[in-house]
This record gives sequence, structure tokens and C-alpha cells, in this order.
Amino acid sequence: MNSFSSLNNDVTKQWDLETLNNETIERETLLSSISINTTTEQDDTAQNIIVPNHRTASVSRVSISADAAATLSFHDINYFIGDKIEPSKHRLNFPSRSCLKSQEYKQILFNISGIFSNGMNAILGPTGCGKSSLLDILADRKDQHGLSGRILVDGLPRHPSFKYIVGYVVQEDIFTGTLTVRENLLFSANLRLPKTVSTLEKNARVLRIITELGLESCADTRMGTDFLRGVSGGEKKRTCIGMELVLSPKILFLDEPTTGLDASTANNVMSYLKKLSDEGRTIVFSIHQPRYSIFKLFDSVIFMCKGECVYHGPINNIETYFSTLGYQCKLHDNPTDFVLDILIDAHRTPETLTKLNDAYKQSSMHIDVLARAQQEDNTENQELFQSTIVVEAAQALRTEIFYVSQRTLRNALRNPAMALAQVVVSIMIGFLVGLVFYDLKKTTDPGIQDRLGTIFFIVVNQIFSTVALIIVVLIYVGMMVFSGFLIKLTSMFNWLSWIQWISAFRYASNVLTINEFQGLKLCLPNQTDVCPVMGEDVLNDRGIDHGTAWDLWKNFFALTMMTTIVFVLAYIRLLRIKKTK
Ligand SMILES: Nc1ncnc2c1ncn2[C@@H]1O[C@H](COP(=O)(O)OP(=O)(O)OP(=O)(O)O)[C@@H](O)[C@H]1O
Repeated sequence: MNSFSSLNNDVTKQWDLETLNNETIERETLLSSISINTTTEQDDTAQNIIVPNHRTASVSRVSISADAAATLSFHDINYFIGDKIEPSKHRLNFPSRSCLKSQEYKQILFNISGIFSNGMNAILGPTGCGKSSLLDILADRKDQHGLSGRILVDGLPRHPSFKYIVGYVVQEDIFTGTLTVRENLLFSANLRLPKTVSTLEKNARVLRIITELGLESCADTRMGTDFLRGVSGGEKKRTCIGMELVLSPKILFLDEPTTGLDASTANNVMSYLKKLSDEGRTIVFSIHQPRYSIFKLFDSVIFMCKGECVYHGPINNIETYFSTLGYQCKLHDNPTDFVLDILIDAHRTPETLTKLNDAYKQSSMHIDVLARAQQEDNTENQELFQSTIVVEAAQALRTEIFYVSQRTLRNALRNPAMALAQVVVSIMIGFLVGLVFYDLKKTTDPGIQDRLGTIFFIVVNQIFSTVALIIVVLIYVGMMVFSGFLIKLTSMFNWLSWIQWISAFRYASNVLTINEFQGLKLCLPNQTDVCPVMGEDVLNDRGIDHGTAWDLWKNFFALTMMTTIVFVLAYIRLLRIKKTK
């Protein structure tokens, strides 16, 4: 239980919690037959951590089991965004290059210290105060550049793999709409649980999560897409939470979990989170103006304004604390609304913000937070801990490819409109090409031009049927001009002629043109027995090499090389994608 709450719990609340815990224990007993413990092996000297979906072997103090909650303490967090421009560098900037100007350098978090332990820990404040930034920093999802201060988990620094072993539920629900609730949970389990966990165990874990989150009635219902009616908003959110819970994280982060949900669904989701926290998890979330029924579920809150902390403590101390600063909460007023009104005023009035911030820094609450955070600090033992870690390999790449391909296939099969559209379009294009190509005359006119036109159409259709058209359209048009179809390459500007060597159109059309014209006799339109033009003449005229077999195969080789280079570049780009915000 969160220590803030334990300081202030009255007898009634203690009794409620005991009842709740007993219920939890009973249900745990019932579910024990399917309960899996993927706690990494530990003994006195070593800790063995399996890092889900993370290719670099790594370690962390945080186990993937939630049998004991973790304590997250943060010390003097300051966060800056943008680039600091040195005066000397600044002088080199041309005024006309304003579109390339770097982002404004500013501080968005100021000396935030605190501690989140087992329970419901909320980050509150007016819009733009830094809630999401603090949450992302604690979850290690924010760019470390510009961050100062220390974040400790159970008193030790977070390992780089921290973000892969805690749960993080983003604001927008992310799932595959054509898959069912159960399939989405299984997908997450298959991809993120270590390979040592068997399929049977994964199924059992998913079943347990479905039961825990009350999703039994919709477990085999599809999530839903823009065109397909699916499960309700609350069920979607709970499924997204479940997709994180497959890891049994000790710490679960949620970015505004109630945004977009109606009042009762929001209540429902937050009650589930409360239940999870009672079972031994540290739940940390940012939230906008919760109603009272939700607010009373919180154990600890941080109120922020303009990147500064103005309150960090238990919820039942809020009214008393702010009354000592001269603010009175009216009878029946929601304490969150009461504080947010003060903070909105402080957002506009710097003096009010200074007053609130100074008062907080001098408060016994702040001193207590610092003392407890300091107590948590166990960094002296860090070296000893890191030297005793055993590292285990992550999920195999082929397994990841298998499950992602399986999901893609299911998605295609269950999205008949999309699959049908692709098939119909392909058939229609094939039919069109067949019509154009049907019974082409073996004459010089129009036989030659019709053949070349058809080949051009086939090549253009193949190349333009790509997932990234908008970006590459300019490149394609350049390649097309230098394919040799629209204008003879020999009549091009010499200084541009190099583009022909990187034109996929040219290589593809060369293959088809050689295939079509080699050995072809082309006769006069009205005298089919007089055939003055050979296909080779057309090839010569167009400057296409065709003398040897290599003249044909070199085009295939060039296309293969181009495809390989594009794949390699795409892979490098994927590796370089920033995984922080
Ligand atoms: N990467 C970034 N680039 C530019 N500005 C940023 C960035 N991250 C945060 N900010 C700025 O920092 C401030 C705090 O942003 P943050 O998203 O943390 O606030 P918030 O309290 O979560 O807001 P909201 O409730 O509206 O989601 C805002 O002024 C925001 O514009």
C-alpha cells in the first residue's frame, strides 16, 4: 500500500482494504491453477532477467513478476527541450534560413523530486504543465538529451532495458481491429514474453488477464475498425492495459487513461487499475480533471503547474494543505477542480506560482518526500549489483517475424473489402493489358508503337503499385523520363544522362522489350509478305543491347541490386527511428 495513504488511513479504510485484499487472495487461489510465474530466476548471487522484445541482451533490477511492487523515486528532475545555440554558432545563421531554425530552447520541468510506490499515483495539472513529460521521463520514453536528475527503481538506476519491462499504455488505443480481444492479448504475449514461456503458459496467462480485467464476455469479439463494429471503448482500453499486463510489470504507466471515455467507462477502467494496484503494482498515470469517484481511488498525487511541483502527497491532505495557503475548498466541491482552479490562476499569474512553489518547498510534506526519496537511494550498492547479473537472450527474430506475419495474414483475411479491392483491381488491370495486347499486328505501323506502348504501361503499373507513393513520385517521374521510352537517351543532355543508370523503368522495360522484339519480323501494313524490319532493328534503334544472354540478364541484375539497396536503406532507417518522444 502506498505509504502516503498509510499515513492517513482511518479504521474504516483499513477494514475496506483488508476485505478487498482477502477477496483478491481468494480469487488468486481460484486462479492459481492457471497462474504462471515468469519471475526470472534469482538466487543469492545472481539475477537472471529476460528482456522481452529487445534484441540487446540487457538487465534490470525490475523483475517481470508483479509479486512485489517497485518503488520509483526521482531526484531533482530538470528537463530542457530544443537546442542551446552558442553565441558563436548563432552568428553564422543567415536570417533567411528561418525555416531551418532549431527548436526554441526552454525548460519544461523544474527540480521535480518525488516518490511513487505501490498504489495509484496520479500526475495532475492544467494543460501544458508537463504531466506527460514527467510520465515519459519516468518511463524512460523521453529523449535523454536535455534531462538532468536521477531516477531510481528500488533505489537503483534504471537499466536501458527498463522501458521494455514496465508497462506503458499510451493515450490512443493501439491494437489490431480485425483481431479479437483474446488474439490481441495473445499477440502481445507471443511477441513480448521470453521464449522460455511455453504456448500453454502464454494461453493460461492471457486467460487470467481476461478474467482479471472482466473481459470474458467479449474475449472472442473483434476489437473493431472504422468499418467494423467492435467492443466498447472501455473494453478497448482494458484490452490495451491487458496487452501490457502480459508482462506482469511491477510498474504500469498510463498516459491519460480516461481521455475519450464516458464517465462510467472511465470509472470502470480506473477501478480496474485500483484493483491491480491492490494486487501489488505501482500504477503511475497522468490524468485530466478526474471526477470525485475516480479521484478518491488515488493514493498519491503530484499537482504541477508550468513544470513545477506544487503538491506531492496523499489525497486526504489536499484541502488542509491549501487552506493553510489561504484557499478554501467549498463544501461538495471536487478537490481536483478546487486545486486545478488555483493552478490555472497560477499559470497566468507568476506571483501566485512563486508563492505556491515556495510554500511547497518549505512544507513538511516536501521535506518528508525528500527524506523518503533519499532513504530509497541505494546507488552505493549499484556496482555490486551489476557485477552479479546473468544476461539471457531475447525472443528470436524468426519468432517475431512469424507472429507479425500471422497477424498481417489474419488482418488481410478478415478485411474482405480491402482484400477484394486489391484482387479486383489486379484483375481489371490484367484485363486491360490483355485487351491492349490482344492481337497486336506484326507490322511496322502500328505494330512497333503498340508493342512499346504496352510494355511501358506494364512497367509503369508495376512500379507505381507501391506503400510509399507520395514520397517517391518525384524519383519515379525522373526515372520514367530516363527510361528511354518518352525520349531517346541519345538526344538527352549529356550531363543528365547518368540518371538512366539508376532508372528502374529502363531496366524493366529493357527486359520486356528484348523479350518481345528479339526474333520478331515486322511487315508492311498492307503487304504482310514484305517484312523489311526485324525486331533487332527496333532494339538497335532504341539503343538496347541484345547481342548476348548477359545483355538480358544484366537488367535483372541491376533491378535486384536496386531492390537490395532500397531494402538495406529502409532497414537502416528503421534502426535509426527514435524510440523516445
Ligand atoms: N518534444 C517537445 N517539443 C516541444 N515542446 C514540447 C515537447 N515536449 C513537451 N513540450 C512542451 O512542454 C510543455 C509540457 O508538455 P506536456 O505534454 O508534458 O504537458 P501536459 O501537461 O501533458 O499537457 P496536456 O495535458 O495538454 O497533454 C508544453 O508546453 C509542451 O508544448
